[in-house]
Amino acid sequence: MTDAAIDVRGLDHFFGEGEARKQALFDVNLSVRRGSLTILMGPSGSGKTTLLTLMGCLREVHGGSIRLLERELFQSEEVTRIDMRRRLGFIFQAHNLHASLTARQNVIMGLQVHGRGVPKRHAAAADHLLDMLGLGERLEYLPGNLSGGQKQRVAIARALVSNPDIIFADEPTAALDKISGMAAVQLFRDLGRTRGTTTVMVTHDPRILDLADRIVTLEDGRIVQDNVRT
Ligand SMILES: Nc1ncnc2c1ncn2[C@@H]1O[C@H](COP(=O)(O)OP(=O)(O)OP(=O)(O)O)[C@@H](O)[C@H]1O
Repeated sequence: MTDAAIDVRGLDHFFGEGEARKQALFDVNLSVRRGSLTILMGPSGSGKTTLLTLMGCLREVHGGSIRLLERELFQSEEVTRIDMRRRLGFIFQAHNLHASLTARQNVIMGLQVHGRGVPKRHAAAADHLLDMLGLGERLEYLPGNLSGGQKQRVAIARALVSNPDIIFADEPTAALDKISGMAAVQLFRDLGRTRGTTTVMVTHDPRILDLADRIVTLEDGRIVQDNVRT
C-alpha cells in the first residue's frame, strides 16, 4: 500500500460550454499522506470546493488524474465512484439533518446508508461519537431543538460513524464556537493518528490552522503555497 491516500496529477477542471466555458482548476498536483490533516485555503472562487468535490468522487474528472485509495478516478465508471464514496465521509456546511429524527437516529443514518455493521451496535457507536463531540446530553433531541453548532456536530458524527478512510469537510467549524471547533478538528487529528483516517478540509477559520499537518493555498485555480508542518 502506498503512503498517499490521494494523489492528484495535472488536474484541470472546466465549467460550462462554448463561450461560457471557464477553467476553475489549472494543473493541480497534490499528494496527500494517509492519516494526515490537510487544510485547503484561499480566496472565494479560488477552486477549493471544486477540488474537494473532485477528490470526493462527487464530480467527474475531465482532465488529469486523481488516484484515491489507489483507484484511478479519471475515466472511471459511475459505479466505481459510488463504491469509493462508501469509503469516504462528507461534512458540508448545509448539514441536511432529517428534521423528524433525533440526533442519535441522524448519526445512525450515516451507517445505514452504507449498509454497514451490526444494527444493535449502531446506537452505541452513534452515542460514543456524539458524546465525544459534547452532545452526550442531547442524544434524543430533534434538530429543531438544537443550535446551529450542535446540528453541525451531529453532521460531523454522522460523517465519522462509518469509520471512513478519508473525511472531506467544507468549512466544518464555521458554525462552531472556538472550543467545539477545536475539539472537532482535534478529533479528526486523533482519528488520523489512531486509525489512519485522512482528512482534507476547506476552511477560512484561523483558529484551527495550528492543528493541521499541512496548509495548501489556492488562488485562481492554482496551488500557490504548500506549507507542510512538522
Ligand atoms: N457549478 C458551477 N458552474 C459554473 N462555474 C462554477 C461552478 N462551481 C464553481 N464555479 C466557478 O469555479 C470557480 C471555483 O469555484 P469554487 O466554488 O471551487 O471556489 P471556492 O474557492 O470553493 O470558493 P468559496 O470559498 O466561495 O466557496 C469560481 O470561479 C466559480 O465561479
